[in-house]
Amino acid sequence: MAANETKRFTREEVAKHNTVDSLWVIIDSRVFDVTRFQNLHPGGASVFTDEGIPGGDATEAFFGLHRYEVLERPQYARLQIGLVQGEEPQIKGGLIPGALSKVPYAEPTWLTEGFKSPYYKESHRKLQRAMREFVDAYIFPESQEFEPQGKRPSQSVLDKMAGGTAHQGIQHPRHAYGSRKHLKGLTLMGGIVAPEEFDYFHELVVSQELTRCGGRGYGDGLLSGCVIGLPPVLNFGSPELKARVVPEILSAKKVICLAISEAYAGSDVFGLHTTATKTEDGRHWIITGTKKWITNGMFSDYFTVGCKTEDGFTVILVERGEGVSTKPIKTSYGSSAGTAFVTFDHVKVPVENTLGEEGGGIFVMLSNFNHERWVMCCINVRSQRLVVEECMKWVNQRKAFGRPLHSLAVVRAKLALMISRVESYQAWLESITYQMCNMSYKEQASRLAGQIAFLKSHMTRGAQLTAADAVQIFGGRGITQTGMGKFIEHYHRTVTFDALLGGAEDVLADLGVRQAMRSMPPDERL
Ligand code: HEM
Repeated sequence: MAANETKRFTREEVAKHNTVDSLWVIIDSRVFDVTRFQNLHPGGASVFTDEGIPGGDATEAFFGLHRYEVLERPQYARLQIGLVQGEEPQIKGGLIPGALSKVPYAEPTWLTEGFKSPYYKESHRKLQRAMREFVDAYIFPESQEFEPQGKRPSQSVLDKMAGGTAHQGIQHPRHAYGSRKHLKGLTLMGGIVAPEEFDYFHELVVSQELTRCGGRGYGDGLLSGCVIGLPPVLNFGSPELKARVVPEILSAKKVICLAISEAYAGSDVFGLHTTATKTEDGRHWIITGTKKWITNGMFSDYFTVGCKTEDGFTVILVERGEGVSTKPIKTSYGSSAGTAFVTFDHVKVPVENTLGEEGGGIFVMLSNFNHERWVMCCINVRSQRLVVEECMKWVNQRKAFGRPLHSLAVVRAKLALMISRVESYQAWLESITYQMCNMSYKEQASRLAGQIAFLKSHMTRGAQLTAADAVQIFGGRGITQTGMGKFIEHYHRTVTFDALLGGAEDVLADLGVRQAMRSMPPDERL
């Protein structure tokens, strides 16, 4: 904090500055001269005349109304003229880079002091620490600045994620599903994880730590389109195509996205209208149609496109060029994600860009869905946890009717449900992740599609309850984009995204039941 902490004042000295002409206040043992600031104060000048405030200790009043970060902003930090004699600030706030939160339930159990987990090894813990430092240092500050402005993540952050020194290769493992061949020979995260050791728990750690950026649109702007757009290339592209495209993507020089959903159809891939027809010489596809809600589409160079072909449904990699245009779609979440409406107008694409078999697109897509939904679960439960942390802090520091909010049974009841939800979702997620680590990709598709679908639909339903309860706890601040409730407002506004991406809740839950029914032994009776 750029503040003057060298001078010391007794509380008696501070108390003498209690008029509009010389107005001091104490906040957490820090002495502020607000004489000139009072008329600029966003909360009005009158608050400084409230009983006990002029020349007095305003700590409790302050933290009931402001986030700690207010004191860290340079324009306010410079109002500090010293500290109270014989005292030191006690309140912890702001971001301590790399640190774990001490707030109960703000971290998953495996990161909570005194708890053990069978799932995480030393390399997961090291990765978590490195990711946390990285996110706190580079991603969180930019996310907080760019999300409200709708700006996409900067190239310098993407470059750091893709390569560079200590953080090499955060991007690579995010596409690591199925085959991990593309990790071979790489130094991941400065050597913290050996590529052959990298498993789904490492990937879970990367996804959950990135989620702490606290900006839903910005978080998706961190090339989450690649997480779903690149795997079909990695797993179904020809060696030549991969050799050309994959390094550009993983180095963050170029961007790829998945372009399946349309205004006409979402999960129903056979209802799509975008067509791909062969040229007479059979060497090219001509693609025509539109795609809607395409994450990262605005800044993508490559589009993994689902098309209707003569043989059914085929997935084709389209490069931005003649006939490809994108325009932004304004959604409830920030435009930092580059969500686009994409138009393909007679786009000529070499047949070598076909991913998988012609007419075999459904297999390409289905193989993507489980991993995609599992990543969404990693993200969703981590953002619910952020909401729990915000609520825990708020109910502790905010007073109503002369008592902290947590003294109200109705508030505690809401917290109980929020905590129970987040803990159970994380536990189920870890159980599924453990199964994924011990199954082939094919086995995962047949055994875990239902489990993952259930988890996601169950979790996002709960997420919406948590969002609504958090708004009730924060009151008006829960619907205000700045100040105390800013994360709650953001979460409540964007939570439905998680509930729709990768398949609507009812569709997913139904998928799980249908998969279970297919496995019913024919000879079972009551
Ligand atoms: C160094 C001292 C202070 C600074 C730098 C400061 C700064 C601010 C800022 C930046 C805001 C805008 C909201 C936000 O960004 O959180 C705000 C709002 C407010 N402040 Fe202060 N403030 C100070 C002291 C106080 C004190 C001592 C009180 C009460 C006794 C107070 C009462 C309020 C109120 C009522 C609001 C409006 C809150 C709302 O709309 O939710 N402020 N203040």
